[in-house]
Amino acid sequence: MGGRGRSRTQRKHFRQSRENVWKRPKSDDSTNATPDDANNNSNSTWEPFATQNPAFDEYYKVQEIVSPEEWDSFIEYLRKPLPAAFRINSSSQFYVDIRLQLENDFMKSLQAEDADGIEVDAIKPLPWYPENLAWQSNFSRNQLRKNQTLERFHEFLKLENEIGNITRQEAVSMVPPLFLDVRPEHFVLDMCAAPGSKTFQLLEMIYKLTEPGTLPSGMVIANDLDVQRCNLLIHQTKRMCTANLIVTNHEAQHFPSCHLHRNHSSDSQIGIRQLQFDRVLCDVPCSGDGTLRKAPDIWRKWNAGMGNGLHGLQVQIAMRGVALLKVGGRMVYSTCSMNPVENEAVVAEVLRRCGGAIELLDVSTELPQLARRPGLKKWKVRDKGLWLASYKDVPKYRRSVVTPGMFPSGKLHEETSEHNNETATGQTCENGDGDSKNGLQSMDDSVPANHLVAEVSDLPLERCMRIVPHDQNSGSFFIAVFRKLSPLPAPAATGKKPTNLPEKTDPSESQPQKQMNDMEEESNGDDTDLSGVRDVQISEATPDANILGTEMNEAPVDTVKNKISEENEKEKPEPSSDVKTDAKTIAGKRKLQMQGRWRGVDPVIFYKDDAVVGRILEFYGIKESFPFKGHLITRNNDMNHVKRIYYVSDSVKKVLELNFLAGQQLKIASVGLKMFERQTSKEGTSAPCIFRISSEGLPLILPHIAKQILYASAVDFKHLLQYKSIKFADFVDPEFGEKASKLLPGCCVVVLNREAQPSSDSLQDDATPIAVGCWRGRTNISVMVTAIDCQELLGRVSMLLSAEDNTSKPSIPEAAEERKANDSDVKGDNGISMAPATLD
Ligand SMILES: C[S@@+](CC[C@H](N)C(=O)[O-])C[C@H]1O[C@@H](n2cnc3c(N)ncnc32)[C@H](O)[C@@H]1O
Repeated sequence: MGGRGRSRTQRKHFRQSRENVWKRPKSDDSTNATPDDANNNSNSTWEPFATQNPAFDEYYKVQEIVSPEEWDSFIEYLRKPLPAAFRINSSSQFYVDIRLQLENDFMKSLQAEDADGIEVDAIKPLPWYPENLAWQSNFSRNQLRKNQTLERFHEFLKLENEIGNITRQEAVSMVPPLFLDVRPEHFVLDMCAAPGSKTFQLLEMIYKLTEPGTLPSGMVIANDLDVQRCNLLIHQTKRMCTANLIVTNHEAQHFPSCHLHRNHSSDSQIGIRQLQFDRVLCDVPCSGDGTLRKAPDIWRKWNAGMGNGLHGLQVQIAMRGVALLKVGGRMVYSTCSMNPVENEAVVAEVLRRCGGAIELLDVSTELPQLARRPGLKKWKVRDKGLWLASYKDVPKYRRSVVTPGMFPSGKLHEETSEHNNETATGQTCENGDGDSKNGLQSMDDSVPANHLVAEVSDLPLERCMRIVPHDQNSGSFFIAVFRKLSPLPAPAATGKKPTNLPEKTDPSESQPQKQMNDMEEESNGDDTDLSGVRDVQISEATPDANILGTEMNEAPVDTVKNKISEENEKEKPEPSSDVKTDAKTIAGKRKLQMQGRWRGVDPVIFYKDDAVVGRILEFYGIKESFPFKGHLITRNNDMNHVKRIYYVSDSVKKVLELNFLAGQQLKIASVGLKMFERQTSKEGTSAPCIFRISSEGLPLILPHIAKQILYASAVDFKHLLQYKSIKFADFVDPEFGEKASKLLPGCCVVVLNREAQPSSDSLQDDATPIAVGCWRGRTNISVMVTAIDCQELLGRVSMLLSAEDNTSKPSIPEAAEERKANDSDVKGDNGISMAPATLD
């Protein structure tokens, strides 16, 4: 399971991901570069991003984000490039091999020297991440790309990442899922999930300890508002090859609960009446200043308004998360921002709104090797050039933007003050309501921040965690862990706001289509420059939804970038050699799809064509012990033209059934594991079963099939991967060739027989069989996996076999050479290997 996907988008994603890029400055704008930068680049038309911003310095000095003594070190680290980090996918078949390769080979061969000539660890496991599964390299991505001696390592990272065996991910971004304490039976909601690095981790946790051929009883719903990022999320998680995932496309603050009426007749069939989760990850959109080392353009764009503008949305998302959390469940709230208004203020506001129904957990004993700071108990708000210590200081005209919840006490000024008539500046207001005469407070009224006495929260905010760059040479992150103790009190549960809050929104609203004006609250009258805010999305309901290309509910058919379609997914490998592709099958434009109420989204349909299902069962000899019927899904209304059949776990099946009963409230972008694909080639259509097993589905179904399966000796298995197509008579083991010729024409599976005994035709002794999907044609057996999968598998098999032989392991360069040699094969579309005509 896992780690066998193949994704071109993934490659593109990494090319596009934010790095320490250099950018040509505008000709009239040299103000961003530091004097040092200018000196170093005097002859160059290229200048680095500025890595300073006085507003940033002032803001965080006042917030006392670190002590004054640490400030220089903090800033120094913020300006350094971020070390590259990556995780090994623990559900990949080869994760132990990969870890050994890093520990025994790369760790030793990649010795690095720092500027003083002292040997430093070039790569090392992150000490706080369990089981040496996360690594950090002291090389930046640029160094990795440019330095020849690092090329081999770079190639390794690229290939394994593409296959799905490793995932590049910023070290601190790996932290929030670790505090969720996810177990295999949990139902988990990842509210703001794209591009999906944390979703991937959550899935790994669900799959931990799962035996090959079985599925965990839990599941993950990964949601994101942005359609394009949702597609990225789908491609990222496809590498995991999981049947326990649903990807949805909603505003997290309005994520549907699929609540069934009490008197609903069918609810007893499925055993759940509404969506409730054991774990919720709330990794909200934020200003992103914790990623400054990776995205230095934020230096230039940063301003205090970025965080203020996001606070309300963050509270709403977190409140929806709590509403969807089971009593006893855990929720992690996290941001990659350092700003207390996006962090502690949100946590405090959520605690207040929940009125004792949740607690902030003290997790100081968990992950003890992770260096982190306690959350702040006091902070100030900066708005329009003014420092504000409490809500009473907020000028009237800013009160729709700066809310009481942004301050440590969370109180309206009426409650706080004996100094009701005073502003923070110490001036008495003439109208007695905290404003100056005309309701406007001029910049001149501003007092230095250190003259203001900040409020101190009485909530245990020290239990929050802030990771800062100079503690362990990382990015920055904020994490808070909640546990739900009881159902939410009525106002919070029904979405009614507490009386002391001026907000207009309904934080626990469960109707997905209800038109919400809440985003306006953040933008009305706020001329804060949000252009630099990362990951901020516009509400579906606002006219600005056009920024995303089109209103989500009215996606025209050909707006490909905004469409969510699995059915339109690119064709995967066709059998090579003696089977030809049928050009007529290349899809033209498809008509607009509907998924219940959702337009422009492929439908989700339980596949119940008994004739086809029966043929599949018979052809592959699928054992009765494998839960099959009722677990198959298609994304096409036209049952005669179903291209792909997806397999869903019991848990996902339950959620889909609930969703149908509840009127398809979920807008499902992707669901299940692609198990079968229609063979569109001429020869394919004449085979007894036109559905072949997809490489993603193979690991799950392999232990459950009894027919169309062959066991190849190591040499024949390697030859298949090398040459892609071999005539029956040309196999080294003639018995294998004969057995192959006796299979029914169509899809078959070739399993590596590691016992070196040709007659051993059983999976029983092999806990992690290595297998490849093939096609039994008229004269040949042809492999049906992408070229890159062939390459990777060949390298792994070579290493494995030589290790098992107890002979010298082929070195990585040899394996790489072998891969390069194979790479010279002719490639068809989509990187599919086209086999050479004959075997030399
Ligand atoms: C910080 S990123 C999430 C990163 C992700 N958890 C990961 O680890 O890969 C925030 C995400 O929230 C999404 N987003 C923004 N507003 C949203 C909303 N109202 N509801 C759901 N998602 C939203 C953005 O599209 C973005 O992908």
